[in-house]
Amino acid sequence: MVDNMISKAYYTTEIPEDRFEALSCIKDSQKPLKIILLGGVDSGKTTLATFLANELLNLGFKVAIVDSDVGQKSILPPATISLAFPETNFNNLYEIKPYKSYFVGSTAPIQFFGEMITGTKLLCDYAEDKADIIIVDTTGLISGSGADLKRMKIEMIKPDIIIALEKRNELKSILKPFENKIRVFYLKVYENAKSFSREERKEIRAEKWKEYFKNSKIYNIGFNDVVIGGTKVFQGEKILEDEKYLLESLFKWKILYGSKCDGRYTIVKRDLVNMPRQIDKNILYYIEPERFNNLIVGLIDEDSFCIGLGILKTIDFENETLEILTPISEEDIKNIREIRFGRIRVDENGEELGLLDRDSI
Ligand SMILES: Nc1ncnc2c1ncn2[C@@H]1O[C@H](COP(=O)(O)OP(=O)(O)OP(=O)(O)O)[C@@H](O)[C@H]1O
Repeated sequence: MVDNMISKAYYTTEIPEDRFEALSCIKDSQKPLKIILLGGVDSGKTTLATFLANELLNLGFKVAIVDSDVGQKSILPPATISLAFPETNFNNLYEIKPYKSYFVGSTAPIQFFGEMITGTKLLCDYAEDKADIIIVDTTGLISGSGADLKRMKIEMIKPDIIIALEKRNELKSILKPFENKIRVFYLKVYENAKSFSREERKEIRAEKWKEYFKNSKIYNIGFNDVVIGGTKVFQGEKILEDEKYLLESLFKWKILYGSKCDGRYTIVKRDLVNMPRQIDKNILYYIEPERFNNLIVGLIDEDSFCIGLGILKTIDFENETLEILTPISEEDIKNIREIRFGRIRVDENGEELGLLDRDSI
């Protein structure tokens, strides 16, 4: 059990000496300035972001934080990338309200590199003329394809300074190609930095989901009132009645919804009988409606930013409505242009019910 369940990283004065060298360079460099923090899991990135932001605020700088650590998000909501402008000293990033967020839809970045990079870039661009210093916090995924994600982020964001928190040269191979152009600080992971088990990380996330969804209420939103994105179910055109009839008789299904896009069908159905079915899923993809229950959805505005999150309780295919639980206000509901399906299922008590494969819906 984690002592303080809501967050791992706080402002601390237990600061290793090498951090002050980076701080002094940041202070003296030309502004605006972009800084990316890199490091493995529990290497102290968020603690460092908290320290730097507070010190820089004390020096009178305007500071922006881009929290792209979807695995262990500090600024709510989870499963998004958020931009915030702390104005006064703070103890914990969790206290800060986001100014804008970009929807990722998962707590695991692995199938969402596009979202990770797009979101971080859009939010950095957004902050550029509003802050002197932008600090980008990142996930702890630094090996395997995670190294590619970090490389692409650096290529896209073009930071002025990279701060790498290392135990044993684990970031060197990612950063070596950039060393000629970008100032890189290699700092040692704080020796007493605490490690959190998978279970503890999940518990902390559960508290954040729960906190985010407290005071939520249900809205019923018509299929035609918004764009429904992030799923193949609503791509292309709805299937015709005779196609539906044919598929139902052929496969002994009750079809709740079907669409056709680029010659491929996506069907939401229930089996009427138990029988073997030989179906090429590349041509005819079929799912049960329960797959969508408790799915996290992004409520997206006309500028592609995420106004808030919802939990998709059910899809009422008969009345063509989505039943969504969300804490956002009725006023904000009016600004939703798109409901974008994520790939994690969560209930309102914060319990994560599992990740879905990107291509599964
Ligand atoms: N300088 C420090 N002084 C005291 N504690 C620290 C320091 N750096 C890190 N820690 C502790 O180590 C733990 C991990 O730090 P933190 O959450 O900042 O890491 P992270 O790299 O952001 O983790 P994640 O992998 O979740 O992104 C925390 O409990 C934090 O309080």
